[in-house]
Amino acid sequence: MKSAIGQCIQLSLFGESHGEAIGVVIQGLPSGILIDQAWMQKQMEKRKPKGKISTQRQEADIPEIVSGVFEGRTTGTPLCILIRNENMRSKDYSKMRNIPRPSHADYTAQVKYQGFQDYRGGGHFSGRITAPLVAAGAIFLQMLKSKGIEVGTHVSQMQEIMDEPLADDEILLRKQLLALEDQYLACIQDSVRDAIQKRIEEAQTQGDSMGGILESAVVGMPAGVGEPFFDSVESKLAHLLFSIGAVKGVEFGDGFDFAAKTGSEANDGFAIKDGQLQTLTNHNGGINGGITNGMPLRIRTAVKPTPSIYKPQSSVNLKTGEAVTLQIEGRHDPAILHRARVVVDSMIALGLVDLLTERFGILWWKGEDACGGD
Ligand SMILES: Cc1cc2nc3c(=O)[nH]c(=O)nc-3n(C[C@H](O)[C@H](O)[C@H](O)COP(=O)(O)O)c2cc1C
Ligand SMILES: C=C(O[C@@H]1CC(C(=O)O)=C[C@@H](OP(=O)(O)O)[C@H]1O)C(=O)O
Repeated sequence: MKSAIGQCIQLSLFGESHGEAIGVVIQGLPSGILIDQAWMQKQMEKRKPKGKISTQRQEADIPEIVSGVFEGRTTGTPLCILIRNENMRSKDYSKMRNIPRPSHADYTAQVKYQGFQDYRGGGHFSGRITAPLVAAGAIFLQMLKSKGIEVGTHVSQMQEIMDEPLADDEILLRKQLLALEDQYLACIQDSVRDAIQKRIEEAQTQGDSMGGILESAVVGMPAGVGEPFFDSVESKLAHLLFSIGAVKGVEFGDGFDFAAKTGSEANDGFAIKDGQLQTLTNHNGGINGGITNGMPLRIRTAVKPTPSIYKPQSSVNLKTGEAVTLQIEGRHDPAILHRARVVVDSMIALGLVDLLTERFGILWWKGEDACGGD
């Protein structure tokens, strides 16, 4: 199993939803990076389940940094973060050992690991495994912030309910990202947030679930970053985003909407603004030829409805081959989007920190604040 990724900055994930702990090991980090554990915890809060729109499984989700940080700064050696599992209810899964939940990873994991996988709570395929990604992401996001680069995501669509899109104008975009920062169900428009909240609550009452689209932007990325062919910015970020459970679509700039456009509608003309080369529009989402062009990155991520729903579903007993009407019990998210948005930010940040390190070298991160011990 290869739960690992990255070129300059390498990250590997471990753990299962109902095991003792889950966690992450990060290698290749520069030394001297200030770790703000209070901010890391704030990021964790955004992924934590809250209210009727989330699973009822409550975990403390306190990241324990067990190596790689000394006197508050990275040492440059492998950094390991551990998060304990404490609120498991494994009996919810005992009935389902041989009956795969439709559209979860139960069947595919059973085939790949020949029945030896930890099936409880989806094991290594649980959305819970994204908790350490958020802890790690807090480090990457802070590294980006130290260079004036901001990443942010909002819930942009659920069925016909649509939020205002993120702006391409840098000043406005920075304001929007700041306003989204501390929201739980993050939307630009209050009325959209209320409508989406209501739609998820309705689905929850009916034992059903909802999906939707997350829109992300990155502002402040320098031009010239990206390693084509195969580590183009799109390839790198798509790889990371598709690794998140329930993500089924990723697009950059106008993405699939390009199908409806002509070249004259889709091209981003150049101009000099404030002494800098910029594009007049941003249909290409800040990336040309797999390399950043200095405009904001624009990314959309489609998240499917949570597979575990409470309506009767068709499944099969894998032992006997008999058809079964499956009634799922237990605690599940009626929607994933609002909790996944900070996971999306974290994955984008990892990809960009890796690419920036490849472009400018590890010493680039040594700003005045990050520099050296006493
Ligand atoms: C933050 C988060 C929370 C999730 N919560 C649940 C859940 O409560 N129940 C569930 O069945 N799936 C949940 N999922 C989705 C499953 O993890 C995902 O569908 C599964 O791993 C199969 O992967 P796939 O959908 O990409 O094929 C969650 C995913 C994320 C990222
Ligand atoms: C625990 C979390 O979410 C879990 C994600 C999940 C899944 O199948 O992905 C299934 C549920 O697990 P359990 O049945 O053990 O409660 C969710 O509660 C979390 O995200 O921290």
